[in-house]
Amino acid sequence: MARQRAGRGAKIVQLRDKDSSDRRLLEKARYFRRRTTEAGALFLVNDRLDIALMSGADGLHVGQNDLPPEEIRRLAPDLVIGQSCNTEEQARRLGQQEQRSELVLSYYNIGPIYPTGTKDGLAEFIGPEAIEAYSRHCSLPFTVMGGIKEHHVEDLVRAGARRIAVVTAVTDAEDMAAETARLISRITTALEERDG
Ligand SMILES: Cc1ncc(COP(=O)(O)OP(=O)(O)O)c(N)n1
Ligand SMILES: Cc1ncsc1CCOP(=O)(O)O
Ligand SMILES: [Mg+2]
Repeated sequence: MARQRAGRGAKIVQLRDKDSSDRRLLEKARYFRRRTTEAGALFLVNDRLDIALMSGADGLHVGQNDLPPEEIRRLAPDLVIGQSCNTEEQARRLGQQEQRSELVLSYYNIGPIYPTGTKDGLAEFIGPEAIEAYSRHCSLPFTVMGGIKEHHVEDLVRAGARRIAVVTAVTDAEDMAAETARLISRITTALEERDG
């Protein structure tokens, strides 16, 4: 039950599952689609365009070594597409594409902000200072991710974040729904204090 309510209140829910069979992943995606529709949340799939399209997801998140956003956009003109930026150079490239009106993304992610055990092979964590440095290159909305826990929220918001993405902070919590609610409340308060 707690698992089923885990993301309640979140505005965006992403299905990130590297282990399930394709058939099982599609079942999960359709379940997430139903639940996010009921909750009024946006539903994104990680990595898999086929699963995003078959499940009717709102969007797809891809990393630098995943499917190219331009090709995804060609096949899916209305899909929300997000891409990870792990270096400032990657953010700079998005800015250049934006200036040439060639940017097909809907948002990008800046991270990993702090050390994370969720993904191997990522470069060194980049710290909250990177938020200002990276985001000045590209005016699209962005998320921040990587090792983020509840007590980081104020620092991240002060550093310029509005949208905070977490994995372990919620999945490791004893009560995932309560932790989601705590995070959302802390983000909302920090944004109100920053933006009035
Ligand atoms: C919102 C968000 N930001 C970053 C990622 C990471 O994507 P990627 O770099 O492709 O790594 P994997 O998640 O595929 O391991 C994400 N999934 N979501
Ligand atoms: C996949 C990925 N990409 C950048 S950070 C990250 C993992 C975030 O997970 P957690 O919130 O558990 O550190
Ligand atoms: Mg990926």
